[in-house]
This record gives sequence, structure tokens and C-alpha cells, in this order.
Amino acid sequence: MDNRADLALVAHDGKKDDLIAWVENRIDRLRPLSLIATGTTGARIHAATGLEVGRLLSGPLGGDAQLGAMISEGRLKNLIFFIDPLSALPHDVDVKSLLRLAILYDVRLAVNSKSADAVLAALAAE
Ligand SMILES: O=C(CO)COP(=O)(O)O
Repeated sequence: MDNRADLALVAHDGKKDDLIAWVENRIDRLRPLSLIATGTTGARIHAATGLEVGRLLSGPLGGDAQLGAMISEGRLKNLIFFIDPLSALPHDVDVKSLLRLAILYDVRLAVNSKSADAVLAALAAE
């Protein structure tokens, strides 16, 4: 895959409702952006809001790794990732890898609603 995205949206299952609420409340600012998401997150956002969101594989099936590849290749510079701090995940190594690459490549990274607002504000100011 060689496409770029302005912003990636990802949420663990326990945080998907929070991310959808965040998206719904900022939909007008998100609509002009090219968005990408892991599979289930993207499907949920689209179903709830009608927003066009490119969909990768589901996170546990390689979606986090695909986002990591996009970051490594300079195709993604903004990541909003609502991590569930209260659940163990089978693909924890993929999550760690994605976060590691986001740090390494100086990606704008948000992990909750308040930091997501900071990412969106910075993106809008570009
Ligand atoms: O597990 C995820 C991120 O680590 C998210 O994947 P889904 O959006 O497919 O649920």
C-alpha cells in the first residue's frame, strides 16, 4: 500500500465508544482530512458517523503493524490511538511496536481525548 493519510484513528475495544464520541463532536474538522483506521475502529466510526475512513486490517490481525509501516515510510504523521489501560491484549507486542515507531519518527501522537484535541489543533494549524 503506498497511500498517505493525514490522520490515523485507532481504539481498543474498551475505548471505541470514547473515540466515536470524540469523532462525532469534531466531525466538521475531521471531514476534510484523509483518515485511516484499523479495521474494526474504522468500521465502527463509519457506521456511527458516515465519515469516510480508509480501513486497514484489524489491529490484532496486523493493522497496528500496517500503521507502523506507514509511519516508517513517511506516509503517516499523526496518530490518535485510544489505548485501553485496563485490558490485556493478545497483540501487545504490535501495540508496543506501533508506539515505538511513532516515537522514533516523531509522529504527533495522542492516546486519549485531551491529547487528541491537541493533535487535531496542530494538524488544523498546518
Ligand atoms: O487493536 C487495535 C489496536 O491495537 C485496534 O484494532 P481494531 O480497530 O481492528 O479493533
